[in-house]
Amino acid sequence: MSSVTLVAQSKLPTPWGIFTLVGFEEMATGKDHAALVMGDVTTNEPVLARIHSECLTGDALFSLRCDCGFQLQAALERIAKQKRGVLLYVRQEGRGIGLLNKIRAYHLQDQGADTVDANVALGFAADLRDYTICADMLKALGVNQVDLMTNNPRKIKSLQKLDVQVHARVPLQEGRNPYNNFYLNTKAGKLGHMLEQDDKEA
Ligand SMILES: Nc1nc2c(ncn2[C@@H]2O[C@H](COP(=O)(O)OP(=O)(O)OP(=O)(O)O)[C@@H](O)[C@H]2O)c(=O)[nH]1
Ligand SMILES: [Zn+2]
Repeated sequence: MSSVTLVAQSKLPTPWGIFTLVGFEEMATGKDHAALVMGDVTTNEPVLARIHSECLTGDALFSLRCDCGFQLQAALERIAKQKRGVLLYVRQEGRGIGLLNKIRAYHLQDQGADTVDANVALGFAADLRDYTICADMLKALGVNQVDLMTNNPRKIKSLQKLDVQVHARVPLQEGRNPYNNFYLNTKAGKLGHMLEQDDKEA
């Protein structure tokens, strides 16, 4: 049985083009999740796809602490350019620990901890995300295989375990700046993200 139900859909005009906005409900939690779809994603050619974990601070509040907002915009731009693709906007704020714990983690990072140590100090694993709902959302949208925009090899492995066919990885390196440089280097060093390292830690 699917872990999500497709509830409603509408048009969503953006600066880069008109997407279809698809709303899902997660059965186990009642949480809502969204997908932005452009073009026919049900054919057999790989679909350019982004699985984006919610980051209120980066996506909506212009934070420079991370790269999320930049990745979100770049992914939508790239999909619109190809006139075909899907972005899942998954409500897994803070890699699954939620907004308030992410702010607690940021407070520890303000005092010198890195993003992984801060999670651990709060009693969480570095990354709590489970991608089952993503696999089910892709299935509900009729997507057969994806070209996945990500730098995170664990995301690809988790999806493959859930029978999502990842045809290729498309790098998505966006928005490095003095405030997220250390964070991005930590992701590369401790979480295995495939990011070009930058020695100039601000
Ligand atoms: N706990 C915690 N979560 C963070 C922090 N910075 C960003 N996030 C969350 O991390 C999630 C994004 O994950 P990332 O590790 O940046 O990237 P990814 O999705 O694993 O990999 P990409 O596909 O390459 O972007 C979002 O849910 C953000 O809210 C942080 O310092 N601590
Ligand atoms: Zn972020």
